[in-house]
Amino acid sequence: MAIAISARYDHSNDTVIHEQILQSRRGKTLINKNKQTDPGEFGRPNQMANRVKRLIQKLVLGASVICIMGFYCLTRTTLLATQSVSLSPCMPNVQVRNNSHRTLKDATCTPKVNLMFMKTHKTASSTLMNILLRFGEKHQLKFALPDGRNDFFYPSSFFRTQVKSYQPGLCYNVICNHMRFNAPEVEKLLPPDTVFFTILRDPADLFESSFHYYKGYMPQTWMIPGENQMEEFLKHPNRYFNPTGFNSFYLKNLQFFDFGFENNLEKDDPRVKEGIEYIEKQFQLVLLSDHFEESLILLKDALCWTMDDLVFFKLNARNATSVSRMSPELRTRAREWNGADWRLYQHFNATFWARVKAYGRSRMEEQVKELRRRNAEMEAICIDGGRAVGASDIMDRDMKPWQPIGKASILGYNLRNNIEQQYEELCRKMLTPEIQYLTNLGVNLWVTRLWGWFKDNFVRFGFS
Ligand SMILES: Nc1ncnc2c1ncn2[C@@H]1O[C@H](COP(=O)(O)OS(=O)(=O)O)[C@@H](OP(=O)(O)O)[C@H]1O
Repeated sequence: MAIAISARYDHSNDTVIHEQILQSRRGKTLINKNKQTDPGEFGRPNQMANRVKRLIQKLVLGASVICIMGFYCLTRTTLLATQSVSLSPCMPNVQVRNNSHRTLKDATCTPKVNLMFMKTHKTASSTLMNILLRFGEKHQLKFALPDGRNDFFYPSSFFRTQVKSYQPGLCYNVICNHMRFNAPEVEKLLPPDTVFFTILRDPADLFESSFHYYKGYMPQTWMIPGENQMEEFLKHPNRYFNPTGFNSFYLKNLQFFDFGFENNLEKDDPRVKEGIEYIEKQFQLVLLSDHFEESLILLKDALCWTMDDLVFFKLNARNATSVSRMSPELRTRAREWNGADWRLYQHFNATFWARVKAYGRSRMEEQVKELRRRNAEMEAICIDGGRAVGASDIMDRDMKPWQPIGKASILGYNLRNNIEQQYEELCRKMLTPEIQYLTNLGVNLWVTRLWGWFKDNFVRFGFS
């Protein structure tokens, strides 16, 4: 099986040029100039000149994008200082009007609205974020949103000046975009009674997901030989892993990294234990994507929310053909390789189930059943065909999720036609992917969109 990395430039006459770097099974690198593609085209005398011209065009375009982004980064501080601010300071203890029926037990608590959701990568965090965005909109809460892109300049550490229209003294109710956690900065932004919560995933599954999704962003993985690059990597990680390589954090202890820690620690390093203790202190609730519904019930309990607040559709899931099967042995290897994350997960897996026990196992089962019933009900109301579909089958542009480089593996949904008016808005919001949702909230995602346009039109990494 070969790895093909190709750069594409679409001319007005739709000419497509591929330059493929093919790596043979034996690990030798060959440069294939696509000689067999079109003898007519390659036979022309000025073929070489044309190719050089197009290569220069591509380079100029790439350099321009980098310059624009660099310019934006350099000028951000100045831009922030001159932006007009429309937010007023938020009221502490905003009262939520909840019309839905509550049980007697719930009747005494007040819904929590000051929320810090630490959005970890590849942990069902987009599904949870969609729930939070809808809750926040419904109750007119103030979001601390990013500016220009959909994250807070990840993988840089979070600083409150990265928040859209930030001014000292302003306060916010909810923050839930990807960031590299930085507690002192987050704390200065949110009210003192803010509930901090986050979500973790078994590092074996997370590694598999991350390897697939971010492969195009990690040059060190491109030349791994063999049909199953992830398996090959896990068999000989030290042969392929470069801790100082570009975006290497996606390959090792990504969760630990997201919380602001060094990701190249081995599991027995005392800093891992310290990190776990720190997270334990900072976060009141740590959820597990592997038990997503149970997690939401615990969240509802901690935040005094209602079942109506929890309904969701699975977002950002991959099509089945993009998921690599992992043998028990490979899972063990993935957990060993991500040793710090594995310890982190084990620790919070234990606290999670202790919480479920305290909540009541049979009560939990009933609640999960009820949540699933409601989700199924919403599915029938909102989703055309009742299930997720591939990107090419999504009709409405606003419903198309962001895709990884060079592959359209992330599923999305089509809204049903003729949805009853009372459900129309809810259905649309439940199915709207993160980028479009943030745009609807007023975030100008120009950096993300520029990159998206460049990624989809000029860069194509094919992994066959
Ligand atoms: N409800 C629910 N339960 C369990 N798992 C779920 C759920 N929703 C999303 N997912 C899976 O989460 C993966 C995407 O995670 P994120 O949304 O955090 O990704 S991202 O970092 O924002 O890109 C992605 O995993 P992979 O498919 O393995 O990549 C989704 O399938």
